[in-house]
Amino acid sequence: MTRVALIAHDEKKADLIEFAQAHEQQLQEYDLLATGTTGQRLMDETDLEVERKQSGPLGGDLMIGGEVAEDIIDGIVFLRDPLRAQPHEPDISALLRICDVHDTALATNLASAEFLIEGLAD
Ligand SMILES: O=C(CO)COP(=O)(O)O
Repeated sequence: MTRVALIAHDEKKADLIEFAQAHEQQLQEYDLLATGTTGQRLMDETDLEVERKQSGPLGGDLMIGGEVAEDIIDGIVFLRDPLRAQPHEPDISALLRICDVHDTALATNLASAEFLIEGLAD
């Protein structure tokens, strides 16, 4: 089954929820996982079932990166906040890097997220 991770920093969570609502029918078909707070909000504000990892600052990005290293994730939408420094920046960099190592599809803004979701549907 297609496995997709959804992650957003606080300033971008509203955008991710809106994106998930707009594509809810498609996402319903996938095995979804998310960092802790993002996952909670997705479950509260959509009808999607989401496997929640730790919150990002507590290691959630690394947990998702671990699955990328196992090659069990098909795509990641990670809406980062480009205007604010994050305390767990090294973990974020590690996730981005491991996606490149494993050639895992990664969208870090809404425009590319639209392409990713379309690509997954093919
Ligand atoms: O910080 C995050 C990703 O780097 C997101 O974590 P939360 O979904 O727990 O807010």
